[in-house]
Amino acid sequence: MKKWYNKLFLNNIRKAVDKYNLIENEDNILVGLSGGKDSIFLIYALDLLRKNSYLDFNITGIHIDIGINANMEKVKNYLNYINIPYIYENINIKGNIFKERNPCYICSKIKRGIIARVSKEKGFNKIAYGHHMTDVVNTFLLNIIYTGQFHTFKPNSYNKEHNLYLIRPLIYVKEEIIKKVVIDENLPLGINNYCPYAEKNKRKEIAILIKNIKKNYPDFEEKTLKAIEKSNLW
Ligand SMILES: Nc1ncnc2c1ncn2[C@@H]1O[C@H](COP(=O)(O)OP(=O)(O)OP(=O)(O)O)[C@@H](O)[C@H]1O
Repeated sequence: MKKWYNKLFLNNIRKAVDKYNLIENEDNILVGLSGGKDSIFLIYALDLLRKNSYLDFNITGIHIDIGINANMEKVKNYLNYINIPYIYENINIKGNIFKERNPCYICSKIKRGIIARVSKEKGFNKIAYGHHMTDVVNTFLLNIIYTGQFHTFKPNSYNKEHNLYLIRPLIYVKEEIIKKVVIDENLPLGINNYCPYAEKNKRKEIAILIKNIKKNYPDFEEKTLKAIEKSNLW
């Protein structure tokens, strides 16, 4: 591992892990892999973390194929190369989902449900998602603007129904750092063949808003995250 990675992102992951008690020894963690940059970075970073800390835990990747990301071959081979097990589940819902009023919401709900089912069946106690600092801020603003609510996802949330913890180790890592490391380390991406909503959804709209705010206020994400932590949201 490059030494400066500690400062660039690994210490921020350690901070989240310690502060929100995300990972303990002997945890069996299922990592959701979409084929995108954030989740491949997450599994890469968790592997680095366990090799460079006192923590001893298991990680396995899972991809839910909804009929959109057809090509996960490179991701699968990479996981094999770094000795991380890979689970693939195919549920072709593409045809039906686009008829829904809110397809992104339904799609992510279905995927989360399947990941929870697989976790239970295979004995995982935690599920890790690749949400990062920019996602925390995006969800926070999205809720204010669209629903008038003070809300964003939590770094560590317990799902009572399935007796599972949902963890987000990247909450202190900014998207721009992830983009850089994915390129520098040549981490593999699944080819996203066709999602008509990938470029045209509310999240994308808020992402543009954040980008514009950052032109004048470069530490907008850090400040917003700080405000969230000072409130009673987490
Ligand atoms: N098809 C999938 N199979 C398994 N896990 C998924 C899938 N899609 C999303 N996830 C998990 O849910 C997280 C959030 O999903 P979202 O669609 O918002 O991804 P994203 O912000 O585009 O991140 P990424 O760059 O990893 O795609 C991902 O980081 C990943 O951990």
